[in-house]
Amino acid sequence: MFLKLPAAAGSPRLPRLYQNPLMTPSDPIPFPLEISSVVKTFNQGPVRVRALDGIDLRIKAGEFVAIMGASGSGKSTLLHVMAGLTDVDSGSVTVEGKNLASFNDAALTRFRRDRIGLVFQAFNLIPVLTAEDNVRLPVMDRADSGLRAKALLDRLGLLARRKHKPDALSGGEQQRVAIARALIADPAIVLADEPTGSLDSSTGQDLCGLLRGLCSDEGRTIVMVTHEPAVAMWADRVVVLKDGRLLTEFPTPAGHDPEAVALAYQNALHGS
Ligand SMILES: Nc1ncnc2c1ncn2[C@@H]1O[C@H](COP(=O)(O)OP(=O)(O)OP(=O)(O)O)[C@@H](O)[C@H]1O
Repeated sequence: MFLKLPAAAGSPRLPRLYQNPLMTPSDPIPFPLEISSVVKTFNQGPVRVRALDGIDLRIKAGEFVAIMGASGSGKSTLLHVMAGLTDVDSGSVTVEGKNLASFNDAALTRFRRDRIGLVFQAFNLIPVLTAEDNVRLPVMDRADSGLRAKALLDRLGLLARRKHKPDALSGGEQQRVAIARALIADPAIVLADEPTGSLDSSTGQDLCGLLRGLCSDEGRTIVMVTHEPAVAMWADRVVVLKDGRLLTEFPTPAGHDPEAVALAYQNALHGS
């Protein structure tokens, strides 16, 4: 099953690259995500931890990138930095040509809402709201939010479940609601932090197929943090972090082969 988003009311559906009103068909942004020399440190008591230690990364429009690395290597921090959820000590984060440091808080929140879809391992749904209202929440102020939420839930096979609250939905259904919510503003970029981490492997694979479709069929740019080769295999490229640095990267081996990804990852980590 692949998503085809409903067009916003009154506007024809446009190719993904050209939906940003600041862009024209002759002026697509080739790298909607650009991270340059980013350093991020955290205080842990008396210790200062360098979570990101000089990261440079460019992600192409319509690319699906998986970020792998050992626990504590900086994967989630990097994703949060891309979303502007975490500020950086030095370096720059440019999303669709905008340096995130140039926004004030309100403008950054608006930009994130409109241009970036966020998906987390824990779903982060509001328990007292129905599936439909969870999906509508980011754009509740827009007249067509109800229609768009219904259309998205329909595409995701959840229309009949739309009046249910999260605790009446399975893990896979809850994550699909979270994805519908991430897509409600029709963002060009989707950032997912271990989106399959709370799902069984079969449901997780379905979810990966769905993310793949968002990229291949709709041209969205996706960055996904994962520990699992069987999840990373759905991406176009795997970026490997170690101790806050970009250790290496490799194109995903052809054929959706988890063992080939696991081998390439181990080779990357151990330098063979
Ligand atoms: N808010 C924070 N306060 C203090 N230290 C933090 C904070 N967030 C992250 N860190 C530290 O930064 C480093 C990188 O953390 P991060 O969560 O990005 O790693 P990760 O690769 O996503 O790990 P995991 O796979 O376990 O989720 C770790 O040493 C972590 O303890």
